[in-house]
Amino acid sequence: MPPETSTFADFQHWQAILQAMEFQLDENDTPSEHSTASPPFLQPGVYPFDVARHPRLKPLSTQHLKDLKEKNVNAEPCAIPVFPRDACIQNLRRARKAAEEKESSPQRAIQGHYSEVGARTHFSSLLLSQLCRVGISDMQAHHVHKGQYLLCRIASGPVREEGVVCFAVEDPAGIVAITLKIHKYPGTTWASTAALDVLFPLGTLLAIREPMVDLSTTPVPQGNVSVYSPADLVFVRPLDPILRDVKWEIPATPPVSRSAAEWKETGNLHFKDGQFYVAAIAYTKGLDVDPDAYILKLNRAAACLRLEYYSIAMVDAEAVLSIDEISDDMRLKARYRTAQAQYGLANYEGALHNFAQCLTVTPGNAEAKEWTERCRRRIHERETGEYDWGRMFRDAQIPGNAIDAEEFIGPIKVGESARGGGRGIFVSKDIKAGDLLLVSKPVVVSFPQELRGLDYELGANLITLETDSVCRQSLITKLVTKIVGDPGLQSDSATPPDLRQIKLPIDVGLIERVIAYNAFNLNDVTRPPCFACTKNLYRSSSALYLLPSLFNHSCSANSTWCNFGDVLVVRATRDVAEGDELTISYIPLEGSCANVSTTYLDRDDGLYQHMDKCDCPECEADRLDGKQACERRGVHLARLRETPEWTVKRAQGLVCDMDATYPGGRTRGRWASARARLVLAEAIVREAESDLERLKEAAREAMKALEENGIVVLDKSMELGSTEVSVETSEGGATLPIAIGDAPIWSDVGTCVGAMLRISSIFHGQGDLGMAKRWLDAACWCESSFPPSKPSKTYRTPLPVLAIQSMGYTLARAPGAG
Ligand SMILES: C[S@@+](CC[C@H](N)C(=O)[O-])C[C@H]1O[C@@H](n2cnc3c(N)ncnc32)[C@H](O)[C@@H]1O
Repeated sequence: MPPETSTFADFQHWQAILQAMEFQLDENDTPSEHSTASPPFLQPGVYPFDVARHPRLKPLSTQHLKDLKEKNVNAEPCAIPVFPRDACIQNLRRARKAAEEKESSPQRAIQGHYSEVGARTHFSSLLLSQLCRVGISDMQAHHVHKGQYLLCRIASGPVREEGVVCFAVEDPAGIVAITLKIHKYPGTTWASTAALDVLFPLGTLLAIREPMVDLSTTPVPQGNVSVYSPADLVFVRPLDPILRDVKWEIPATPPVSRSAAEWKETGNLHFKDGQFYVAAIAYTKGLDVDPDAYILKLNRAAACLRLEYYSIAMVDAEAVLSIDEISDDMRLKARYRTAQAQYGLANYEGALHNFAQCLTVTPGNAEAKEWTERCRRRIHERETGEYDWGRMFRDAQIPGNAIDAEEFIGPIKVGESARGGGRGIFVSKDIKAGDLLLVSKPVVVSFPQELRGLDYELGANLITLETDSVCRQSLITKLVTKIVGDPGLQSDSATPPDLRQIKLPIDVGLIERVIAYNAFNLNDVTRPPCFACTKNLYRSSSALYLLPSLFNHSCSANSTWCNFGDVLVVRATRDVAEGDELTISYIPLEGSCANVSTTYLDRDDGLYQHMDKCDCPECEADRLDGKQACERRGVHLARLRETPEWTVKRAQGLVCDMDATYPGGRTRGRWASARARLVLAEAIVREAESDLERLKEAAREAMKALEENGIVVLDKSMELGSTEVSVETSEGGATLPIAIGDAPIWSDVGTCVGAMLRISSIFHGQGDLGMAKRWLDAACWCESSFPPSKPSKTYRTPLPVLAIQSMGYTLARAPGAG
């Protein structure tokens, strides 16, 4: 592992796998669980970026990113230009006013910006009592004020500028003010100015632990205090001992006080707006005013369930449950939320008990019955590894959907890897091709559907020197937010945290590196694989997983992965012996789009941030073929993709050209050549009409394509019309015309399935339904074994629907499809 790589090991205590849950706010009183409508910011199925309306930022050039990195590393300490208090405050008030006007404008333009990832950040692990006070005039730029804290007061309304919350702060001396810039703070992504006012009200006293000062250069040089760890921002209470002997030159205007009922209203408003963190803070502030207002606790439990802060939700709901003098309705809600928190914590038995209690009170409660069923299904999945893939597939067809499924860990274990050092995943017993290895829920996930109609942020990644997609970028704040509410993810602390006073130091720099090296661009099982899409800055979804982060890479991997919504599923692509390492491919190797990786040359480009060069058998074989041959292969593949229809003559030329790019006589792993052969098979079928000999020739080319992909063809018989149809599906592959144990080293699943379907259709066309079915079975086996489950990809099959049905298959249709 390169020294700067941060992977999973850096978070020693990541254990919690949390479930997404559905709630909606009850108008009058408390948030209710009686609806499963999504909040307005997340609309599964709706794609947010309308190219015509929203200008999109382009990826930054590598040179630009290198320059940014250089500037960041080499910034020298210097004095900051100090701004008179009033000038600084006026400046930020103007920005705030502009933000409010923009919010209220119906035609507001959506803006994008880049945010640096992997730049210098800082966090303090010292207590306030271990630090000494520093004044604004004594601070320096590009400097972390170690051993010091800045005591200050919020002097202008907060505003979000380029993804950072900014406001003016003044210190007790009151002569100068400085801009406080808060990065990645929970609840601030897409927060309205009203929401920011809940988090950072005017007049609030703050202590910034070990402040880091930087200098922005536009439009005029200006010093800013940048806060990266939410714990570095200490909300100082009026009676805090650090205020003893402090005299403020300018009289204080304390934050506006509100009653508990007003805080409840404020919280409900933000809950409805999908701002669950802000809502939770508003309820907490209400509880500060009236600790007995248990409805606020119940509301906070609902907000925390939405934030996946299940332990806080549980504590709140149980606290309400323990009160004697509450109404039956409130008790029911408290029990319901306790049960949902238990479900989120994967304590399905506990949740079952509480849902059963709810059902004794309201036996007809359909939601409680549904939750009970969900608990049972999760227990079954956990115990057996059996999933309802059809249901998951259907749910995943709505883009942006979180899928309800329990985790499963197959016969695998973590061990020390020979691949670049570090750890890897190994099999703990012999496994077969197609075996289910892992089903994982994400720690955090981001879908483009979340960003509907809102300003967006791309990552200027100084670690990978790439531009990160909108969803990849949003994982950073999501992970910070998750850790804040569930410190068990980062430490072994079991105590639910106080959201108002975040105590756990968070190293945003580490989080950025963890995401850079471990996050997955989701590979949607309901859509054909497309490398261009996974690289698309606006369309690709992104997520961080626990155990899957430990898989090392191989281009000729023995496992494959894909996503049902946010759920990641890994299966073996071939038989693997106990003790062998399992690998996945970090880069898509197949697909029909232009950017698919073709040879070691472009694969190296896609992998450079992880390794100097991939040493898998495919890359080694490509290297033996030579750079020039690989370049030529890339050109032929591009030609293949770009040409819509081939004549036999031209397709034969393509096969010859492709063959010449394997000068060493390589026999396996020739997937590029296999594609050319399938093109030839299709061209022959088009020109053959009913010429039987030519059709046989096409089938033989398709079989060769399979062999070039590493598939062992057991039955090459081309004697047509000899077998009767049997509608029973082949058991265990016994009648398949291919070997299934010795699965391909490098398989291009699309080409393999396409070739098998073509062979099947040739037999079918000649009335040999028996052979047609055996090849159709083979196609189904191939398709369901290499991707995680069936049904998965969609193929344009040469077999008519009636033919497929006549062979005992039922065709699934996408909802809404014609
Ligand atoms: C997702 S992590 C995999 C787990 C990692 N080995 C660990 O110990 O945490 C990715 C990192 O593993 C290393 N790695 C993965 N596959 C590799 C390979 N084929 N050759 C060299 N290093 C590899 C690289 O450092 C890469 O950035």
